[in-house]
Amino acid sequence: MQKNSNSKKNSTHLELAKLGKIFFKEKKFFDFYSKHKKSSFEAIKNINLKIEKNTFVSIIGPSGCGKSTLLNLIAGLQAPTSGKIIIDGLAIKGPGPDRGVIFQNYALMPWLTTIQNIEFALNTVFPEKTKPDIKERAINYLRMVGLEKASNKFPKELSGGMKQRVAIARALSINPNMLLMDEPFGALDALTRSYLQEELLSIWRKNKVTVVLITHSIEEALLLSDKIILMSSGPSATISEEISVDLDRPRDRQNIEQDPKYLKIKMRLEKHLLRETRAVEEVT
Ligand SMILES: Nc1ncnc2c1ncn2[C@@H]1O[C@H](COP(=O)(O)OP(=O)(O)OP(=O)(O)O)[C@@H](O)[C@H]1O
Repeated sequence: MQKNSNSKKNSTHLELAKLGKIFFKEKKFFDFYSKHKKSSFEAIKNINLKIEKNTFVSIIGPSGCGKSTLLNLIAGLQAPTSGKIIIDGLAIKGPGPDRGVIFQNYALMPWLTTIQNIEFALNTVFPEKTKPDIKERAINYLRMVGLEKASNKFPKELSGGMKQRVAIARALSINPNMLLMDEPFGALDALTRSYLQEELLSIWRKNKVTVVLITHSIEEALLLSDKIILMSSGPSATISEEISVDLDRPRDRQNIEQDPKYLKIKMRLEKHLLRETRAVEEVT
């Protein structure tokens, strides 16, 4: 049996230090005479976290607590209001090819074919590469997710699962060392979801990437992760707990639920989510 991936880890890949994000809203015309010109909403506050290289981390928390905000900050798509995001020892200042991002809604360009979607990303990240090199690389990644034959199809001709496989191929093709995934399988049926979970695990094992996955599914987090980060309810959400998932790999989805260690963590996660979701309901 393969050992838990702890053996692959060697140093901190991602560090979040006192990270916070406040959204400022411009006041509308009818608010003109009010005292303050802007209102604000503190989504996340004082997030501190260290993630080792090649770790598979999931982030779980009540709906609307700030998970996507956190992922967007790590991706460099939004700027933090306070604190730092440090990758391999350096504070990031924006997006970079070291991070591949995958969203729930695939984010493919509808006017480009499957292969052109991947080529577009490759041309942006590797402008020095020749056209044939880019094409070959794009085909290799499509082959990796079993979609070589769909290379000339447009996104509208693909199923949800196929679109998400293209998004995964595109994110991996730029050779990132971190994959940031925001509910990537949330819109898929159960069978496609479990198929893509297996595919993601195999890609993670082969490519040695650090994965940060946002999920609403406790079962998904337990099946895939080395570590689960629990977020508190917002506003001003923060990290409540970090749980190590010390279960052997590969994990068998049929039998894992019999494992007392699995059941113990599952119960802890359920309790947390219930408590934090109630806290949201009491505020609203
Ligand atoms: N651009 C923005 N301007 C103002 N408020 C925002 C903005 N983006 C997010 N928020 C608010 O920040 C909070 C966190 O949102 P976010 O989407 O990060 O939560 P989430 O945990 O990912 O939600 P879900 O679980 O429903 O996907 C929410 O209250 C949301 O309304």
